[in-house]
Order: sequence, then structure tokens, then C-alpha cells
Amino acid sequence: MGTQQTGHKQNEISSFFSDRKWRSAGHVNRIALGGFCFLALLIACGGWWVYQYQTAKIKADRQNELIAISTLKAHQISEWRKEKLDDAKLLLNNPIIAQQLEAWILNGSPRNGLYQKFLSRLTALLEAYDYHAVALLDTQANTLLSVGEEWLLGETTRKAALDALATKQSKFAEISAQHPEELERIQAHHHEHHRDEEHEHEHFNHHIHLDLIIPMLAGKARKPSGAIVLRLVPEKFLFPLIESWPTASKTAETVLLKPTPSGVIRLSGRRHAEEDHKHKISIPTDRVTPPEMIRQGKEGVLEHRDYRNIPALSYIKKVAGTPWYLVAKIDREEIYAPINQLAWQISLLVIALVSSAGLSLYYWWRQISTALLAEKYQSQLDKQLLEKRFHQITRHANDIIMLCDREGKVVDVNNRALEAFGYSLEEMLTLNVTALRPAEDREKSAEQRKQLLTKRSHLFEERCLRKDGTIFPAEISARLIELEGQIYLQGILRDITERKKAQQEIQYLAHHDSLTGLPNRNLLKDRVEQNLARARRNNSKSAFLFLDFDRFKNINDSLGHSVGDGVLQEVAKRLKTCLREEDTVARVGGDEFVILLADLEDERAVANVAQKVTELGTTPYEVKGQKFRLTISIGISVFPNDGDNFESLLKNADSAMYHAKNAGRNTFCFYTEDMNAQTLEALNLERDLQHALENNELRLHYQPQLDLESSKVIGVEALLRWQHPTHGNMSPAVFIPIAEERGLINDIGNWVLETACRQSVSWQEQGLPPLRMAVNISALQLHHVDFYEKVATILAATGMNPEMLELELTESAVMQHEESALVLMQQLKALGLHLAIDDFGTGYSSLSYLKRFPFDKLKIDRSFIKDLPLDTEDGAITQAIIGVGRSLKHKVIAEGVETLEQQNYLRDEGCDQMQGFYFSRPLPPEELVELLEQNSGD
Ligand SMILES: Nc1nc2c(ncn2[C@@H]2O[C@H](COP(=O)(O)O[C@H]3[C@@H](O)[C@H](n4cnc5c(=O)[nH]c(N)nc54)O[C@@H]3COP(=O)(O)O)[C@@H](O)[C@H]2O)c(=O)[nH]1
Repeated sequence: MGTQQTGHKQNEISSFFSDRKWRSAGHVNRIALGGFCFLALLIACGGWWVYQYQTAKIKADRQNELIAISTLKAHQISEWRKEKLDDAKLLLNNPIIAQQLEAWILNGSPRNGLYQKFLSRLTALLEAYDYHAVALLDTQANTLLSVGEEWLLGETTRKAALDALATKQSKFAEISAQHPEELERIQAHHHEHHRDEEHEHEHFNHHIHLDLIIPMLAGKARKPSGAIVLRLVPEKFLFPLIESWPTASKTAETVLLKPTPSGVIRLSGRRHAEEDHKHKISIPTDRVTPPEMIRQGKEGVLEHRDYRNIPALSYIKKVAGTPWYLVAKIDREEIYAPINQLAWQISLLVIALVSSAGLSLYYWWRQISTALLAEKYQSQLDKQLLEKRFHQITRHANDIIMLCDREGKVVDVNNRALEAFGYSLEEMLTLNVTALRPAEDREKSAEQRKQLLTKRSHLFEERCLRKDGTIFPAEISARLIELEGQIYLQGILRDITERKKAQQEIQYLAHHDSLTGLPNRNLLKDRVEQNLARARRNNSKSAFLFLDFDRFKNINDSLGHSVGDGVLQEVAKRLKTCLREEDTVARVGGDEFVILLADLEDERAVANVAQKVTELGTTPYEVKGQKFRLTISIGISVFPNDGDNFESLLKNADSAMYHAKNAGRNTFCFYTEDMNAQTLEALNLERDLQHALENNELRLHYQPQLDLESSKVIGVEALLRWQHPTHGNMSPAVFIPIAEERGLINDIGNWVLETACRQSVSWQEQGLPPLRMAVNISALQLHHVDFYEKVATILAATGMNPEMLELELTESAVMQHEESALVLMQQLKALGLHLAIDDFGTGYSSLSYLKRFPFDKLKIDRSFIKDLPLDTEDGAITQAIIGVGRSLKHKVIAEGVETLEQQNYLRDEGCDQMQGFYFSRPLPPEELVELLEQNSGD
């Protein structure tokens, strides 16, 4: 069916879903990639931040370290100088030395005792403090004497000495040098040109010294008498202090610098240069360097390129109390070495993290994409399978599937369509769908197609035309579909021939009785209403005949329902034969039929039909090998006299039918107005009887049966009594037929049998003489299918001796179903029961059946007794019955014995037993016991 288009559509749908999945996978991809980039960026930023933070921290740490070391060293230098000056104060404040010196100088500085004294004192100082040299100067700063290393008073010291003498303060001269080879030249030069410091600095050598000048102040006026010069070698004390570095550093160094008017002089040596300590430094102009800062008198941290042109971080610190500046410096490379290491570590970590994240992402994506790819292939495979299946399903679907274009031209169909319409595919594809409709439906079909174009989907029923011209009904589900931009009409047609048939069947069943095929109550009502309308117009009459079989239940109970059904079917046939076409016979209930006689001119015709039907009903039946007779009672109502609608006519015919039954059955009765009340009464009685058992309104009375020879009570007959709540004591002659008619006789009969048996057993237990218990059995009860089982069960349940139980059966009951009755009676006899034939003489009284059936007793009907002994005919019958009984060796009992004469007559005629008011009426059990006690006493 539409394989290509449909397949294409399926393709689209499948690829739509698969694309969507891929698109969504791409979306996931992008998110994952974005997430990864974000993560990588985050890690990189984190790394960068850590790097920056650590860099700043390390830089600050190293800077602080520089500051701390510089400050410490500057402080130490300062302290060292202070210490030396403090030492000098001892000498400064010694007036004796000053006075002796003044006197010695005034005396011309002879090499006398004082000379020796000064010499030994200076020597003591030299040794005590490990000075390089100690000298004594006069007030003009000329050397008077010196001890220690070779002494040369440099210009720097001389100037400082003069200054100290002038200011009367101890003082350090500037660090200066003393070169042995140049000593003389310097002295000469000094004397000649008074060369300045700078010149001196240019000729620096290894003999660096630092002179401390202490003026000698004599007298109270503290007049300078000369000065002592203590020469220190900085390389020994000061420079190690400066150059040492407290931490393990490869590049850190400390340099002592001093600003001069023309620049900056480096006083101490440099760690990374093989050169003299003291050196004038050229200051670059293009950038700020430590000498430049020193020249400007500034302290602080500076990043710069050092003398090796290597980037370094320096801290410049002024040494308090001196003109010196201490520069602590470290290479930037060393500062940043741990940072760079950290940077490497962080970079490696970042690379490792990002790589592992990238790798994880890659593997994750590979997994996902593999799964998706597998799913995609699976989905393609599924799609192909689905297409194949779809093709199979549609092509071989049980429904007819058709595709046509907007104009109705057939585009594609499935196999079922070809089968259903009888065309080949080639033929079908040349047709327009209207050709598949009967000519008279084509206009409507075209209209429906137009409507569908606006509605999009539609469910409707239509007649379809086969190629061979036959027509079949179809249910069509049509809808618009779009394939590759084209609009098509898709129709799914279902052949509903069977459904239609079923509907017709249902329709038929709704109006007909399934057993007999006759119209049912619904159809009857329709017909009646139509007929009454016509009768009203024509001023004609119609009659309702309500038929009911007499004791039909007996057939069902005794012969089974299938026989009952057969009877009903047979009756239906018989009824149809005796009616006109315009009449209707319908089955309205179990065994109830109604005949509608339409358009009657004369009511007498109704009686004729009723008579005919009664005769038909009584004609013997043979169903399933069973032969039997039935009678029908008929009630008749006539329109318009007895009702003007279906319900009232039916109800009144029903009432009339009751009257026919009460009138002895097997007859018909016309409705009269007072029938309704009587019918109502009968119906009430029926209803009450239904509840008599459960309301405990039933009783048994017992009538004694006497042995005529011994005049002893030898048995009793159980007789049923109904204590009706409003009507009082009711005769079984009235209510037993109702119980039989309404199907209550079995329950009531079983109750009687069981109660009588219990009573008998009770009497036996009370010690009464053994009495046979006679129980009346209705014909319907006798022929009930489980009667035998019921009797056996009651015997077992009550413990009744079967020998003491006598069942009274009427001739007619036995004769209704002779064969089955015979079998049953033989079974009952086999149980040990006695069987009596009741009302003998009123029925067939055939000797042949008396011989066949296993009776024990004949009961002469009381109608033959009541006029004895006067009525000779009754006397003859009675004698005959007694004779038959004797010859068949059956006991004979006479009932209805009311007088002594009757009793004597019967005894004289040889009757065995009697029962009647003469001896006793039927009595309640207690009264019977009293009677028996009296009787035994007599
Ligand atoms: N299927 C059953 N039928 C029963 C049952 N109990 C009674 N019956 C039948 O009902 C009919 C009426 O019975 P009932 O009114 O009880 O009449 C019985 C006696 O009272 C009456 N009888 C007895 N002696 C006399 C008499 O001297 N004169 C007189 N006028 N009537 C008398 O006869 C009836 C007993 O008849 P029968 O059964 O034929 O012996 C009657 O046909 C009962 O059979 C029951 O439980 N089941």
C-alpha cells in the first residue's frame, strides 16, 4: 500500500527522530566542549592567579628580607662606629694625657721619658684593640710619633684631624687607602698640590683604612694639645660585616656607598667583581639606579639592572650617623626562581588537569558517540524492519486500504482491496473511487469526499460496488494525509456484511421469540397498536386470545425442558396453521401465547377460533419419543369493549384465562368486568401461598384409618391445612391446585412428606402402636425428576421405617406418564414403601393397569360411599372394587364413611379398612394421640 510514498514518509519520520537525537547529541557535545573550555580557562585563570599571588608574596618576602638584612647591617655598622667612638671618649676625657702632651709638645717633643710614655701608651692601645696603627699628632695635625704598621697620614685623615681639633670632638676620617709604593709620591704631591679627595679615590689600593681621630683636650679650658689617631682596617672588621649574607643566596650582596659632591663612591667590595673595594661609580642618566638614589639622598627599594647589567632588586639604606649608604641587592632571577619553579609546577598541574579533563571528555564523547552511532545504526535497522513490517501489514492487512488523490483517482491499494473489489492492481489504478460505489450512491460519495477535504478525517458507512456488480456494506475511516507536499485521501474500509447480518439478527431477536420464531411481546405490541389504529379508523373489532397450557410445568419437571421446548415449538406450528395471514400469534411468556385476531366482523368468529385452538392443544403430542396430552385454557378480550390499548386488552385476556382455568381448564372464557376482581383475588392467594411455608402457616392433620375386622386404628392419613392469616382455615381442595399451577407443589409436598415422617417417628418414640402413615402425592410431585431421591433422602433424614409409609397416588397421576410412573413405583416399592391408589373408581379404573402397577391398596372414592347402603349402583361399584382388590390381593379401604350403616355395609361386603367422619375427622397430632389412647382403652 503506497509503498514508496509511505516508505518515504516513514523515512522522514525515522530520520527526523534520528536527526533530532543527533542534533541533541551535538547540543550535548557543544555543552561538553564549552564546559571543558570553561573548566580549562578556570584552571588556567586559577593557575595564573596563584602564580600572581605567589609572585607578589615571594617578591614581598624577598623585599622584606632585603630591608631587614639592610636595616640590620646598617644598624650593626652604626653600632660598631658608636662603640669605637665610645672607646675614644675614654682617651678624650683623660686630662693627664692631654696636659702631658701639651707640655711635651711645648718642650719640643723630645725623645725623653714622656716620649717613651706616649710610645708605650700608644703601643698598649694598638695591642689592646688590635688597631692597624696608632699615631700622635700635634695641633697642626703633624705626626709626632706612630706605632703599628707603616704609618702615613693621608690627606683625608689630616683634614679630619684638623676638624676634630677644631671641634674638640672625636671623629672618623673617611675610609681611605694607603699604597706603599705611592706613599712617598702621595706625600710629596700632597705637600705640593693639596690634592682633593676625589683624586685620591681614583688611586685606590688595597690598603684601606679608617681612622678615628681623638683630640686631646688639656686644662679647664679644654684646649686641644694634640690628637691621637686610631687606624682601623675595614677589611678586618667592617667589610666582613657588610659583605656577609645571613641566608643562603647565590646572588645577594651588600655594598657600602658614599655620596660625594661629584658622584657616589663604593666603599666596600662587590661579590661578583674582581676589583678593589673603593671605586667611584659612574651614574647612568637613562634610568634610576641605587647610586642615583644615594646621590639624591633617598632610601628605598629599587628594581634595576646592576653593574653586571643583570636585573636585580635592591634596598638602599642610609647608615645612621655616617655619610654611608648600604645597598643590599639580590638578582631578580634568584627572587623569581621559586616563583618560576612554582609557575612550572602550576603549569604542569594545569596541563595535567586540562589534559586529563580533555582526555576524559574525549573518551566520554567517544563512548557516547559510539553508543549513538550504534543506536543510529540500530534505529536505521529498526526503521528498515519497521518499513518492511509496515509494508507487510498494510499490503496484507485484513482491512481494505486505499489511497487516492484529491479528485478521487486511486493511487494505491492493498491486496485486500483487490480481493474485495475483484479488480487487478492495474485496473484499480485506472479507477476513480466513485466507480467503486453503486450508481445511486456516487453523488453522495463525491459530496463526502469534498467534506473530507475540510474535515480531515471522517468515519461513515457506505455501500461498495464490486467489479462483478455485487454490493457490500463497508465502514470507512477516511482521513487526509500529506506526502511530499501532496494531499491524499486515505480510506480504510472494513467489509461489514457480517456485522450488518448480526445487526439484522439482533433486530430479529429483539422482535421474535428465539425458540418458536414467533413474534415476541415487543413485536406483538407494535402490531397491536397498528391494528388498533386501523380498527379505530375502520370501526372494526379485534380480539386478544391469551393461551396458557394447563400444568405445563409438569412437562418440564417430569420430561425435561427439551421436551417442554419441543411442545412449545409444536404448538407454535399448530397455531400458525389455524390463523389468517392478517392475524398474529406471539409467544409472550414461558407457556403463554397471544393471538391477535384483526379486523373482526363478528365476535362469534372468535369463539370458533378459540374452540379450534383448544382442540389443537389437546391433540396428543409426541416429542422426543414421549407421548402425552395437554390442555390449554384461553382467556379472550375484545377491542373496543374490553380495552382500548395493548396493555388493558392483554391484562383482561389474562384475567379471562384465569377464569377458564378455574372453570376446569381446557376451555376458553370471554372477559367480563367482574373477572378482574376475581383474578386479583386469585393472584393474591397465589402470592400468599408462596409465603405460607416460610411463614409457618401450614399444618398437618391426621385422619385415622380403621381395620374393619378388628375395629383397631391401623394407620392415619396426613391431610394438609393452611391457616391463612385473613381467610382462616383453607381447604387443600382450593389451594393445592393453585400450588400445582404455580409450581409450588413440590416444595409443599416435600414439606408434607417430611413432617408426616417426623411425626410418625415421634409417635413411635412416644410408644404409640405402629400406625402406617398415608401421604397424598400430587401428580406433578410424583413426576418431578428427583422425586425418588427426595423420598429416599427424607426417609434417611427422619429415620422413618419405609414399611410404615404409604403413598396415595391418584389414577390420573399414574396414567399421565405410564411408563416412567411404573419405573418410579417399582423403585419406591424396592425402598419398602406401600402404595395406595386414591379416589379409585373415578378415573380409568382399568384392570390391566392395576395388574401392571405394584399397588398395595385401593381406596374407594367417597363419592361411592356417601349414598350407601341405599344407592344400589354405588353399592355395586363398591362391591366390584372390593372384589378387584381381593382378586389382586390388594387391601381395599373406603373413605368418606360417615355412618354406622356405611361402616357395617362395608364390613359385610368384605372391605378391609375404612376412614371417615364416622370414626374421626382429620385431627391435629395431639388430639389424635388422645383419640388413640381412648381407642386402645376401649
Ligand atoms: N396432594 C395433596 N393433596 C392433599 C393433601 N392433603 C389433602 N389433600 C387433598 O385435598 C383434597 C381435600 O382434602 P381435605 O379437605 O383434607 O379432605 C379430606 C378429608 O377431610 C375428606 N374426608 C374424609 N372423611 C370424610 C367424610 O366422612 N366425609 C367428607 N365429606 N369428607 C371426608 O376427604 C379428603 C381426603 O380425601 P382423600 O385424599 O382422597 O383421601 C383431597 O383430595 C385430598 O387428597 C396433601 O397433603 N397433598
